[in-house]
Amino acid sequence: FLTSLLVIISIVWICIISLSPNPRARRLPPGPYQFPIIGNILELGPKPHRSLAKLSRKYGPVMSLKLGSITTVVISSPETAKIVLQTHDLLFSSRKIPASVSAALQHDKFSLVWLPVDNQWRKLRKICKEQMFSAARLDASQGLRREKLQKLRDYVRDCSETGRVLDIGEAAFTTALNLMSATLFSVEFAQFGSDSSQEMKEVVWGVMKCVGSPNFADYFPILKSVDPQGILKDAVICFGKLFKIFDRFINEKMKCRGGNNDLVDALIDIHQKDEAQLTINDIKHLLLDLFVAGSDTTSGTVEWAMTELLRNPDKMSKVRHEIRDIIGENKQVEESDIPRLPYLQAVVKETFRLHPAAPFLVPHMARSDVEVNGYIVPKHAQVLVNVWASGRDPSIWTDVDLFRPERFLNGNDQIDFRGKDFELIPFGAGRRICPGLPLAHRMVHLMLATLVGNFGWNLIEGTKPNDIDMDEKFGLTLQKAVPLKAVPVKL
Ligand SMILES: CC(C)C1=CCC2=C(CC[C@H]3C(C)(C)CCC[C@]23C)C1
Repeated sequence: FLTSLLVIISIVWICIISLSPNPRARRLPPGPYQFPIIGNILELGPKPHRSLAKLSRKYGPVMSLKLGSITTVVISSPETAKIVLQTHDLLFSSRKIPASVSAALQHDKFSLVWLPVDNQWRKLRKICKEQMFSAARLDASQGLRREKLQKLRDYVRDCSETGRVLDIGEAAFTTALNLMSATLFSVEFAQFGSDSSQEMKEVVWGVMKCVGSPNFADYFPILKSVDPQGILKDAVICFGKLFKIFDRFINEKMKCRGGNNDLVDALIDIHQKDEAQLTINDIKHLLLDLFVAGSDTTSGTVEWAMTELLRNPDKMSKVRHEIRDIIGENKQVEESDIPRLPYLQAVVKETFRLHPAAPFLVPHMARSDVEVNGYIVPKHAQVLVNVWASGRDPSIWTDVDLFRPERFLNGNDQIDFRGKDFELIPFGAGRRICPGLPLAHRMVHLMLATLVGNFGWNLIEGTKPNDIDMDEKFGLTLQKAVPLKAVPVKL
């Protein structure tokens, strides 16, 4: 009798539980129907920043999807981005680690980008803020970067003298890589045009391709051990190659200290003072983040800015005249000149609005259930902040698709991209804001000023400004699908 009573009670109990809606599920953010197994993967398409922005116009700025088995909440407005990145900054500060990152050298256990907000993370952030990207440290390595910009200018001048077509994205990537390698190691990793020193570029490309390409193992973690696309295997190879290059440079530096004043010198000083503070392995993982973070993002931004300026010749001449009137006809713009060039700054802001390098920033993860706009973002949900959507939101910007830097010239309430104005947060905001922002700010403005201040640009024979292809290629960063090519003309 007792047994049968217990069985009946447990059956009744199971019915009650399964029939009563789960209170949490009831308040999950709205979103499209989630297919079994694959969830909403098929709705992402080749341009997830656009497809998810379109879906958010139907489901709202806090929307939930299933990407395979991963519960994902997409944030698509400045107000909700502020809640996630500022109000509940700590609760959303964890990371959703891509399988490739954890597979390769356990990068997530050492990386400033991927560590949770713990003591190791705080230590690395402090070193970046105070030692590597402080104004004093960046001013000290300014000469190293000036030299690389001069090389860019020489290369463009050679092309202008021979009337050669220049691949602007390629030249910008080589320059960005050289600016990073000069600032970090005081050496040059890549030469323009030549194939010999492509090694560094190809290895950095390789890492970005591994981390940037959609990996089924990220949507279906049970596939991790299978590695269906071989991405994890490639990541281990690419990360390993980059580490070998770093080993070579760090060992050389350790042999003869006291030479230069670059950022790796600062890191080795910290290491030699107190190995517990920073190991050589920590330094290599930090360098890996910095190279991946600082090359493709900077070059892609410069390529998009040049694309928009070539499509808008009146804006191109406006920024050129500002540079030549304020800095001088044939003078090289210095990093300290940037505040004196308001239109150049407006061009960069407008480029960040239309073409943010990381449309979803870096995926966040909720550390607990968190309420946003009356909905519950469940613990361990992946949170994507669609900053691309905010930049194209017609309720925030007039003429959203028009390249109009003038919108940023409005007096003292200037919108800035340093994380306080949530309409424009290409570098993120809150404690996870990009630590390299101060260096990126200098590199982007100076590369653009070098290209525009010293040269005119003719489109390829028979091309009109509106013919320039604007298609995007979504990967690790938001790149131009068709490389931008034009013919420089000496001014
Ligand atoms: C895998 C490691 C090297 C890595 C470092 C930095 C990055 C990686 C992927 C995402 C990527 C962007 C958000 C597009 C731009 C900043 C650098 C960062 C965060 C991957």
